[in-house]
Amino acid sequence: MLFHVAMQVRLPPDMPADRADALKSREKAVAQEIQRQGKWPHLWRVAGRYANISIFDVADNDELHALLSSLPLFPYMDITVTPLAQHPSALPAEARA
Ligand SMILES: O=C(O)CC1=CCC(=O)O1
Repeated sequence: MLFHVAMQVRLPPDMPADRADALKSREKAVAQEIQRQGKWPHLWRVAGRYANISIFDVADNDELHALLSSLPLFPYMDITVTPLAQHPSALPAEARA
């Protein structure tokens, strides 16, 4: 199942810089491991915001929740999940230029 996931990061302004840097470093390692597993095929920065737009490819809602809640920044993110379904006009990837 594919999910569109929007994450807005909201670190407390008074969080010490070394704590924030450690969280971001752990976040990167966990995110890259999930990408290596093929479960996070798109991760894009939203220009001008400390936010990302992602596509997850997972078995079900429970797996998505487990992955999102495993992220070190999870307590500091507002996350909006949109389940994706097939669009009847969408060409298969191999039919596109
Ligand atoms: O910086 C972000 O958008 C939060 C984040 C999610 C995965 C990652 O590596 O950083």
